[in-house]
Amino acid sequence: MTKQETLVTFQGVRKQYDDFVAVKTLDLEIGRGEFVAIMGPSGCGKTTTLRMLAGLESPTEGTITIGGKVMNDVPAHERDTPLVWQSLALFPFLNVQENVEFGLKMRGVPDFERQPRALMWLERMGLKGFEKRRIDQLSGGQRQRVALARSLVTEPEMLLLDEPLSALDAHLVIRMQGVLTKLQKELGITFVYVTHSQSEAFAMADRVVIMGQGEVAQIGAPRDIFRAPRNRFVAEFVGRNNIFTGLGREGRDIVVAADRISVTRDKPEGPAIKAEFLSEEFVGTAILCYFETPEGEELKAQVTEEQLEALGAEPGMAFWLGWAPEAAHEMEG
Ligand SMILES: Nc1ncnc2c1ncn2[C@@H]1O[C@H](COP(=O)(O)OP(=O)(O)OP(=O)(O)O)[C@@H](O)[C@H]1O
Repeated sequence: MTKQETLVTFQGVRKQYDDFVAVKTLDLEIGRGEFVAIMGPSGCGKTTTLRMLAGLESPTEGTITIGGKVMNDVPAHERDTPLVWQSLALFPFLNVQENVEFGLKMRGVPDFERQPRALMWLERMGLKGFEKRRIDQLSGGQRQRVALARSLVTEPEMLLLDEPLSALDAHLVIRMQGVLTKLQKELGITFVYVTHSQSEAFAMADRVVIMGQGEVAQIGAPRDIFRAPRNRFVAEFVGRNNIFTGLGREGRDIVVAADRISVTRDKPEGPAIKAEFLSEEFVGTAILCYFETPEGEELKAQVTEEQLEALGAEPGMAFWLGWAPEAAHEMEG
């Protein structure tokens, strides 16, 4: 990645609600124009982090800066950081166009300027012809695009998104992912995107922040996190990884991605483990096969349809699961 100008910094940020610590210590820099996804299991502090960035919560300790300015106590309405979230919060008593114009109206943009800007954004979001519709006459995907148009019409330098696609059907999610990534690249706006979905984060973001229980577990490009998870928590959360306890140097745990595992009837050269075939699952064009070691550990290998056919795998059959030493990544903890 080319060196970017820093837009946001979290320095030693902690958020406590009474005696409950929602975010322990957060150190994070976000570059201008970057698409960062914050991902982690329910309750790990993702939304709290985003709300602090939006000015809806202030940190208990530490400093948040945007564009070099300390923002800790700057309220949401004095920030240029609109938040789009799952429940959308479109106004049911306003039509589509009025919803999009709302943010401009609040900023005192005159009527004659508001209208063309709102129409331009509605067109850009593929909503031309829907201007006068009521919100309850729109589909979920259309509402989501109205919400985006409403946030983008003020041309913010950063957009915060909290699980914006979680209420949509699976096929719409994929389409909206495309809309969002394209938009983000075209506009060059910084996106900070909170999700619990690994596929969403990895498909869209330049960098992913994985949080676990109020702390950052790992920050990196999707590919790096997938291939080189720092610890067991990340490896398990990211999925399609095999964790081999104690097989690394000095008894460290190693991780090998499912698509780096070879499945054979005969023992291969190099590291391998014997396991019983359990079941298979189609994942797009590949097949994910599940195995179990005699110790009861579940292992996964990704194969092609042809490979699976050639193996003739039936539940209960034993196979060798092997990997090239360079496919193994040693974890820290
Ligand atoms: N206002 C509050 N008062 C007390 N505790 C809170 C408050 N807001 C959040 N929490 C707690 O802080 C923790 C982190 O919450 P947060 O909403 O940031 O999690 P999350 O990672 O976004 O989870 P989810 O994916 O379920 O939305 C949770 O345990 C939550 O119960």
